[in-house]
Amino acid sequence: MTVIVLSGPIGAGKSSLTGILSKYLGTKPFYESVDDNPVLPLFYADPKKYAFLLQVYFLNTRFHSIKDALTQDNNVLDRSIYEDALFFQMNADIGRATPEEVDTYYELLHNMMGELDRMPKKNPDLLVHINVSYDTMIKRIQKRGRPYEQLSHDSTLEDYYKRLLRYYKPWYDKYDYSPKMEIDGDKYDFMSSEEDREIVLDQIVDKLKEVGKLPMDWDKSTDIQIEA
Ligand SMILES: Nc1ncnc2c1ncn2[C@@H]1O[C@H](COP(=O)(O)OP(=O)(O)OP(=O)(O)O)[C@@H](O)[C@H]1O
Ligand SMILES: Nc1nc(=O)c2ncn([C@H]3C[C@H](O)[C@@H](CO)O3)c2[nH]1
Repeated sequence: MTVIVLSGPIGAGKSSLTGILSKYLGTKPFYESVDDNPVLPLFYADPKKYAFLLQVYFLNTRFHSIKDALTQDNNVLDRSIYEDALFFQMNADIGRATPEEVDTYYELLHNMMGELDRMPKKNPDLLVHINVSYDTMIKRIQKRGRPYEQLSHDSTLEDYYKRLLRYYKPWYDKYDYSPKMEIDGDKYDFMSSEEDREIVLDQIVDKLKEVGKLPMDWDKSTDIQIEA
């Protein structure tokens, strides 16, 4: 079984690359609950009131996905559980959670991580992190067009998004649950450019070979068989 998780800020391209990668590798994609998430619009309308609820909602749905993913042979998840604390910490730091909510959240997270430890596969085999600049992030958020994420909807989002990018750098540097790699999301348009898509897929395949999850002689013409 091989588990690949994507990470990166809002609009970095995680869901898009999850789709591309899982199709390429012939594995199952697992997506974060967004369009069917009833708490997300509430959070963007009143972050202070809903930050804790949203966090618990995401943790719960993410946990479901991970459990589902572990029943499949190979899979790609569009966001890692390890980013959940990053979001909550940032929201707590800007006063959107009470100390009691912070304590409760971390206890719950710790408890759930303990459950993961008992699962057949504790950690992913590879984390693929998509780096984007603020400008790219905003362009992609606009392109995707969820109303509540737009700067025109709420000008304080500029600060929120810039802050999020600042939290991601140390988070990625510290991440050590699995091998990891970075994709340059500013440089490669893996959505519209076939050439860019191939470069990015090659980078991921090379890393999977390096960490022993694909045979060294594997190439595109071979049937895709991720090694157990
Ligand atoms: N490398 C890229 N080049 C050009 N457009 C991209 C790229 N990656 C993503 N996009 C576009 O940017 C938008 C956001 O992408 P996507 O939904 O995959 O981001 P995400 O990281 O999953 O976001 P979120 O964290 O909000 O779920 C989409 O419209 C997608 O088509
Ligand atoms: N507050 C908060 N905590 C999370 O754990 C979290 N995970 C994702 N999101 C938001 C970002 C995008 O708008 C949208 C899709 O990623 O959901 C989060 N927001």
